[in-house]
Amino acid sequence: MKKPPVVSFVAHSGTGKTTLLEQLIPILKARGYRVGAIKHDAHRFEIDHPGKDSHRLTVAGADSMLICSGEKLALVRQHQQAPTVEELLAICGVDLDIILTEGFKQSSLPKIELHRAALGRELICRGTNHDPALLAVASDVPLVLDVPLLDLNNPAEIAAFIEEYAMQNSLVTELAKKQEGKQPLTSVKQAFSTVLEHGVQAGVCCLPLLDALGRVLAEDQIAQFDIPSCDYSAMDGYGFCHDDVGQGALRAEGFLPAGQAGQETVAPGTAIRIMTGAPIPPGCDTVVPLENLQVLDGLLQFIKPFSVGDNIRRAGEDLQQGQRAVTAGTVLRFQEITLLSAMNLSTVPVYAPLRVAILATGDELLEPGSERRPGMVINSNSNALAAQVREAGAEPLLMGIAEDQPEITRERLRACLSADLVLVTGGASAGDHDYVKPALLELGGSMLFDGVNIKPGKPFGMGLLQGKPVFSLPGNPVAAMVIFELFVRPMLLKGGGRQQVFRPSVQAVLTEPARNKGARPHFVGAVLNSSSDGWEVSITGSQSSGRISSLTLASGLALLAPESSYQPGDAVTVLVLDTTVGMQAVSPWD
Ligand SMILES: Nc1nc2c(c(=O)[nH]1)N[C@H]1C(S)=C(S)[C@@H](COP(=O)(O)OP(=O)(O)OC[C@H]3O[C@@H](n4cnc5c(N)ncnc54)[C@H](O)[C@@H]3O)O[C@H]1N2
Ligand code: MOO
Repeated sequence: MKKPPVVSFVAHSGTGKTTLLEQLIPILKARGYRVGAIKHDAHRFEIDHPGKDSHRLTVAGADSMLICSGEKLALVRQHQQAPTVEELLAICGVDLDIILTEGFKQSSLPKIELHRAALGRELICRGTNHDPALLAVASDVPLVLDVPLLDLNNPAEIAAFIEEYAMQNSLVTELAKKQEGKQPLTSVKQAFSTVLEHGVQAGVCCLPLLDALGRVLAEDQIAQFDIPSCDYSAMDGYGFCHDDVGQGALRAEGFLPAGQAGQETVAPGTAIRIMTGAPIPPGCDTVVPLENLQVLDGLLQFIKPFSVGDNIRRAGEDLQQGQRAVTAGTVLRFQEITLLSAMNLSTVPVYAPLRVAILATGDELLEPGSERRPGMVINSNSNALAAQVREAGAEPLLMGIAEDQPEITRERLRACLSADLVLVTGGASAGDHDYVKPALLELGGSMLFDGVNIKPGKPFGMGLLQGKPVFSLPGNPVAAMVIFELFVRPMLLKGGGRQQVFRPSVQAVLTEPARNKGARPHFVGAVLNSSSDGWEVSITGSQSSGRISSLTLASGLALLAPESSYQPGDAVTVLVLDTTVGMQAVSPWD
């Protein structure tokens, strides 16, 4: 049966819970929702009035008395022990879109706490206590909180918050159906475009030029002046006007070193001794190097022929004023650092690295370097993902290991929200301890997709929590790394300002038979080799998604189509992980 989302209103008495609920219910009803209400009463209440037939049946000792008309029904059930919240929800929650409850402070129900400053009381769910199920606080004064703050006197705003929460949480039911195998898996293409659509954009910071090496330029850099800024001599030699040659020997007169702007004109019939890098003075249009002439009795004698304009480097031959020197999105290499320096810049705007929280989940996990214990598994995923994050130019924040408990998972997930986006591994599938996606929903987040038609990594899901992307990656190490490569990496590169977000891919010919019996596209670890006929590829042995070596040995990921058999010589697409593959590092001097 469909379980409607529940929001419980908690507050100290006198805050006005019932009055607010009275205002919220008609607003939600007007928006077309079927609304349930459950009130917790700490005292004895009476609802069945003496004299009525129903009361006579109750007094006669009926354990349950249900009265029903064409419009409504009422159940009066006697009990020794109060039912649990879950039982109450099950009784109330038939055919409803949302249930609002009043009270149940101690329960794990998602809550909105009401706070009225005039009562002078502390919050119930924050301060001394920290209730992880708190969704928001509605108050009549500003408060600094880790959850949204709503206006206690604005029922429309509170209703809108509940509506959003209810819409997101109808996914709980979809999640359950999916786990029963009733929902189709999201296609790789659809999942990819959802990931890119919800990616986060990095901020911009200014860094000293050298620190910007390897970072992504955030704004086009335009030359503010010509480089070089004037014509200058490319040789140590003599400069003169070419038209004067042949009118009698040129007389050596004057000296112009680099670093001095030539103010004086080179007089007709004379040549100035000029050094490499010195600006060409007026009256000079040609430079002949020292070794190509002789100076005898102060007169020049040329040894080799020359042409007008020889050995003069022109203003703006590198960059002209107004020209775009480096484009935004460029990863700065030493070449760009050099050009930007020549442009007289000392700092440049680059994208600040996106901060990526990485949380591993699982009772069986131990951090690398721990004393080993039977049945325990070393947490390799956190470092794997951190390395991949760093390689994508972002900053990993290692958030440790969360034990398999719903409250702990929620709490640790919430702590991850200090980052720009969150990667969680493990607990993504259908197991009894798979709490990640439910935790996201219980914290008020929403799932964008859950389960992708891909191998490895079928349980991969993505959600939003407080507007931040949360990736639920499978626990199997290979699945986690492959999903990062295919989905998270391009998103990080795009958010980090890169123009190219994909790995290169090649068509390669298989050197061995291969098969994908399953119905999902399978990405397998592949070894690429270049041959005279093009690329060849073999597969890195067993592709169990727990076998890390299948990727350690790989220089690429080959795609095997669903339900396909391949023979040696058949071509497959291979994503190139190691871009040096097929290149030979040899001495250029041999
Ligand atoms: N009944 C079903 N069972 C499973 C399904 C399914 O559809 N129905 N999917 C399988 C697939 S595919 C995968 S992948 C895994 C993913 O499961 P979880 O994401 O819930 O991961 P866990 O169960 O927590 O762990 C799986 C495996 O990986 C090891 N692990 C977990 N975290 C780490 C880590 N940080 N470092 C190293 N190794 C880790 C863990 O010990 C398990 O061996 O589910 C299948 N099951
Ligand atoms: O596809 Mo799972 O991702 O088998 O390991």
